[in-house]
Amino acid sequence: MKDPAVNVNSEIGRLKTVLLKRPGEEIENITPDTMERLLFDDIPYLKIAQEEHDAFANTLRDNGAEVLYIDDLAVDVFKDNPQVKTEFLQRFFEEAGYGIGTTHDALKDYLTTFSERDLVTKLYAGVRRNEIEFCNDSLHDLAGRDAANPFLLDPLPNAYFTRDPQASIGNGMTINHMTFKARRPESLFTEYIMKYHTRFAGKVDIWRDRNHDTRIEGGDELVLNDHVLAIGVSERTSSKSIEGLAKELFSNPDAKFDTVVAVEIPHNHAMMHLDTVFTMINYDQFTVFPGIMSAEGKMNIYIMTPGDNGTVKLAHRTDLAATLKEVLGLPELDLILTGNGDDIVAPREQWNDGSNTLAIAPGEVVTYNRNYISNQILREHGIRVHEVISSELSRGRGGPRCMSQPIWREDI
Ligand SMILES: NC(=O)NCCC[C@H](N)C(=O)O
Repeated sequence: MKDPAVNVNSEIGRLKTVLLKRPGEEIENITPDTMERLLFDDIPYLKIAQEEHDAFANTLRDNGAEVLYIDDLAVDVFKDNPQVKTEFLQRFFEEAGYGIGTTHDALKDYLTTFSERDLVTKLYAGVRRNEIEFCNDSLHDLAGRDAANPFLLDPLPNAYFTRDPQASIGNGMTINHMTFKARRPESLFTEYIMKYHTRFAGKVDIWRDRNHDTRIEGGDELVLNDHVLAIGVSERTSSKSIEGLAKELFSNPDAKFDTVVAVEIPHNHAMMHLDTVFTMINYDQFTVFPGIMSAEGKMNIYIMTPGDNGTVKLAHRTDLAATLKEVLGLPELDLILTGNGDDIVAPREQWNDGSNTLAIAPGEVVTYNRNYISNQILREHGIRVHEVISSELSRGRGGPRCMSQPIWREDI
């Protein structure tokens, strides 16, 4: 890729550009009844969540990163391309189940009165049934729907976890078919930004688009170095997607990746992605939650490499540290246990994303301040830790890595 707009060849190279989404009105549309479906365990207090998020963004800026907001980029796209805005809306409605019909027409009429800025805010916030007055006489729109759902278009409160709808890998991206309906529209924004925003159009390889029916999310996709990826086989990412992506990367001459390490993790909400239990923070240092291993310290790991005629070779491993040494060519490494591996502290701090560290340079990370034992352990292992306030953001079950999509990292 000549003149690439994305450059992420590691988890740890100095962070130069990052994509964020400030929590917005969508958070105020989480209710006790919809919370579970919307993948929240509690309702954050928006004002404080925004203050915390601004402090997070400032920490990244103060350390040399340019911060882009995904909603600003979407506004740019829609302002510059009115037809693209119309096409996007049609896709958005179709994916919500309103490709045609009375509701489609009512939503379209309503939303086309909005400015581009207000439209993007509204698409994230959701559209309530009682916001639009129209007589719904369409069986297609009524039958089989959840009449108790107060929303015609659901809010997208998980959007502040910008890590997941896509993943930057080398000079390209995967634009992800996400697991739960509650998050799927998020990657439609990415698709349109990468296709039409002047900063990205024609400058990003798309390794895998969202028009697949197997699921993958960015929290599972870790770039260990310029030729090795680790991908979680998890609640959110299927083995089929990993195989598909490995085949694409191994056969695409523009991709330099020759090893994909598939790491099986428990399938549950507290550990929905690999990065909630495992992150890379230095050339030879990693955080890991001990709960992903058996009592004997074993787990299922598969090293995938190119085979003959477009096939993929698999090698089974059970020891995480030994596998990392093998694929990264390291003589030694330091696995730093969440909560120092304590039976009570480790799961408590993992629950609030104590393992979800964002490296902003080799050996330098951003973490939530509430995980003070894990932070102390990181420091004892020589890591420079920038703590950010975290009472409300953490209620969405994601930490600093989940809340950030690197667009550019310095090569290491
Ligand atoms: N990479 C991550 O682990 N992201 C956290 C996503 C949390 C969000 N509530 C979700 O369940 O998708």
